[in-house]
This record gives sequence, C-alpha cells and structure tokens, in this order.
Amino acid sequence: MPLFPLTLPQADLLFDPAFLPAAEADALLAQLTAEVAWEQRSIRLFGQEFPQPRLTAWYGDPEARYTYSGLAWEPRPWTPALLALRQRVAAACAAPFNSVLLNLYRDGRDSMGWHADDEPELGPKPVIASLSLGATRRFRLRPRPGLVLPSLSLDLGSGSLLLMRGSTQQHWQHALPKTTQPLGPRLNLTFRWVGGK
Ligand SMILES: O=C(O)CCC(=O)C(=O)O
Ligand SMILES: [Fe+2]
Repeated sequence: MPLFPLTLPQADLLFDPAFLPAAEADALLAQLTAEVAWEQRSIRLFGQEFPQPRLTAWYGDPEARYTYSGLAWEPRPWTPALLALRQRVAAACAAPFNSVLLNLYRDGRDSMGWHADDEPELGPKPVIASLSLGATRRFRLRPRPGLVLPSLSLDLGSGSLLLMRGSTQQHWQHALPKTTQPLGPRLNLTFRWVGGK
C-alpha cells in the first residue's frame, strides 16, 4: 500500500500504517535491538546533566554529522540491515537519506519531549521518514506557539511509516509522551538528510 496524505494545515504528512508486514517488523525489532550500538546520552539543561529517557544511536554516511539537543553525533557506518531499510524507505518516499537516528523506548516510561526537527543541518524543509517497530505508541503533533490550530494524535503501530516534509517542522512540534500502560519496547528510526544538498 502506498503512503497516503494526512490532512493537517501548514504541514505535509504522509502515512502508511503497514509499510512493513508484521512478521518482518517483529524480526527487525529483534535484530536491531540486539545489533545496534545503543547509548543513553545526557543532555545539558540549566547547567545540569539529564540522561535522556530512551536509548539512541546514529548511523549514516561519514559526512552526515549532526547536532541534536546540544549533542554532537558522529555517524556509525551503516549496517547491512540499516542500509537495506534506507533503500526501501527512500524508494517509498522518493527522497534521499544519508543518515538515521534510532530511538529505543524500552517501555512506557521512555519518551521524547516536544520539539521540531529544525536544526540548520536539515535545511529549510526537512524530509524525515519515521519507521516504527514494536509497541504501538501515540505520537502527538501540536502547532508552534503563536499558531492557533488543533493538535493531532496518531497511533504509530509496528511497521508503520510516517513521512514529514515541506513546512511541517516550521509550523509544528511533535512528541512521544510517556504512558502508564504496560507496554513492550518500541524502536523508531528517523531517516534524514543532513548537511545540505
Ligand atoms: O519516536 C518517534 O516516533 C519520534 C522520534 C522523533 O521525533 C525524532 O527522532 O526526532
Ligand atoms: Fe522528531
């Protein structure tokens, strides 16, 4: 099934709830959980270090350096599994990607706070493809402060692919809130192009 557009003003979102078949998504979740070089990094806020509430890793072409939440990332070289996924995601999105940020939410206590992926390295209209594996989590979008528009919630199930492009990052923020539901792990991959074109 191809990606289909989601209606949200001043955004450009496309979604496929079943980009990967369930069995393949399960197998990839197990493989990537085991073979990715996961780290729990800390961010500095108000002069204090806070460990991020999730595990992360950054893979990509050697020139795909990135600064995110004040952290500098050197990409690790692509693994065969990540390279194969990049190829498929790029074909589905008709867009090139030179890197991928991986997030592992170990359970419902792991999360990601409100942000926009608008770092200068991503260019003025970032194209970000988000592939989810494992537990279904609720992804929220809200307008930037000053913009009066209704928020959107989207359940991102295993094997789903969400493409954010155009002016989405300019006008919207997104988050993956904590939940008290007893949930298994969720692994999210955001394929990106960094470093200008
Ligand atoms: O886990 C998700 O669905 C969101 C990840 C995200 O927003 C990011 O990596 O920038
Ligand atoms: Fe993001």
